[in-house]
Amino acid sequence: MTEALLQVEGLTRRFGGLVAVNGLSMTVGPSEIVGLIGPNGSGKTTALNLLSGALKPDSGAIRLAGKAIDGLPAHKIARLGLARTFQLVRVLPSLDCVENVKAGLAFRERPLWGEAATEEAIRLLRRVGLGGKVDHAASQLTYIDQKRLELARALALAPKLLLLDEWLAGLNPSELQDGIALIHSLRDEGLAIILVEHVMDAIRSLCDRCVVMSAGTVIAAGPPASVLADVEVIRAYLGDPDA
Ligand SMILES: Nc1ncnc2c1ncn2[C@@H]1O[C@H](COP(=O)(O)OP(=O)(O)OP(=O)(O)O)[C@@H](O)[C@H]1O
Repeated sequence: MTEALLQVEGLTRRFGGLVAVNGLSMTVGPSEIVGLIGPNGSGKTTALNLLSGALKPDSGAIRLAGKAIDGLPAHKIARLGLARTFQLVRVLPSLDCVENVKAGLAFRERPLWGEAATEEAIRLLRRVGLGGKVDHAASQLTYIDQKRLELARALALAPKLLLLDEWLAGLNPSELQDGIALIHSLRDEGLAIILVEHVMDAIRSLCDRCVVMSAGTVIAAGPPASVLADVEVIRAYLGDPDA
């Protein structure tokens, strides 16, 4: 059997007395989209922070393409092929779109500079639907375009695995359809994706599998149709369905 791209075993992180992530185990295969879902405060963002190196785990193991990455600093993990977007968009507001993406290209495993970086930045901006706005300042972009820009910056790292933290949140219905199509197309090009998301339509149409967390613990895992029908999952989201 080929090894999973990402293998997570028993990942645990405490904040004082609170166990925010409690023994999380999951895998992601190449070109697979895995939804990490659960009610507010269930530990999803903390899990992404542990995977990307923004936080260190108290215990557990993380392997990316066979290499142990738990405990490595975020920039090293990024260079090994793991990129992410943030719940609150992070772009460099005073720089234009090309410069924003070039800043990402300088940090990848094989950095690009000068003309080659400009060309690659423009290609990535076209890829995310910003081809007509390459010289716009990030601060002038609409909300969805800032999200597109942040995605282009993540893609600039040439990742194998992309973590999207509520990337589809706050989009109107037509923007949502565009966003879903864009994520689909990234997967079709070979990218594996972990999607932390509350938009159920997106989860149903994008995810091959879902891992459901509640209060730091995995309570269900499997294809979206079956986990979203699971009584324990419905109870975690809505309270007791018999109540
Ligand atoms: N830096 C921190 N210090 C203390 N507690 C924290 C910290 N970060 C997260 N927590 C707590 O850990 C728990 C999990 O939070 P987390 O943000 O991971 O949940 P989430 O599932 O991403 O929620 P949401 O869907 O609202 O973003 C929450 O109880 C939260 O208050």
